Amino acid sequence: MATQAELEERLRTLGEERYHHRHPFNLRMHEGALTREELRRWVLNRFHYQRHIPVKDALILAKLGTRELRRSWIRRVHDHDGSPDGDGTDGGIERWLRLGEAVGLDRELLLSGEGVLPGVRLAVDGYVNFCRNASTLEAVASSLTELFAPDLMATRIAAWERHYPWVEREGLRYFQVRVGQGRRDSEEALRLVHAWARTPGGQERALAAFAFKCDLLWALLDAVEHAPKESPDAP
Ligand SMILES: O=C(O)c1cc(C(=O)O)c2c(n1)C(=O)C(=O)c1cc(C(=O)O)[nH]c1-2
Repeated sequence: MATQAELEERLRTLGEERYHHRHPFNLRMHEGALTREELRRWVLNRFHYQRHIPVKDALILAKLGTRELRRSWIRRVHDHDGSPDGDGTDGGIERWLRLGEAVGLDRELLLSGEGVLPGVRLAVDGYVNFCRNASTLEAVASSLTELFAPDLMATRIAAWERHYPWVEREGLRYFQVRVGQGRRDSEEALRLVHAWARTPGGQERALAAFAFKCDLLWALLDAVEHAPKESPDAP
């Protein structure tokens, strides 16, 4: 069986190769090469992913066998939906709706689900159903892509500030807040995977779940990248 350090090394190597920071759409985003229409399409379609994150986390929550684990994991639902004592405006979903407004999309449009691409629906369904049906270890391991998300978000914030000055700055708040949350969440998930993957088979299943999630994020961006153009003349 691999040591914890070896398992982490394999996860990081796999992510280096397969995480969506290498996807051509993200590379074009970082170079400033996306049109307004493409950036808006990404924001609208990624909202479909965002709004399902607390759903998949609630499915994972239901699998956790102790109150300590549930008390910790439930924080992820609140991070997106807003704290239980508030009205939801302090949550990630609200910040993403503001990101939508910052790129010129009405929140009603995002909330309606109109314009979400079939491939994106399929990828998001795939993630939710994976977390519903897989073992607790695999469901938690699939969230480990977040080991890579904070660095990607830092690159994204810098790229948007530099190349897309037409986006209202307030919109970047989602990513600014998420960098810290993603670091904390991925560290927690890694600790759990190390604690639960105590056989070679368990370690392989954790790696496979992580690879599946990398592929799913890649497929989501493929759908966004190859979507039919709505208005060829748009700037
Ligand atoms: O913008 C991104 O590139 C990105 C990637 C990921 C990821 O790696 O799954 C997440 C997020 N963002 C994100 O905002 C988020 O809340 C999130 C939750 C999770 C998860 O699997 O539990 N991944 C991600």
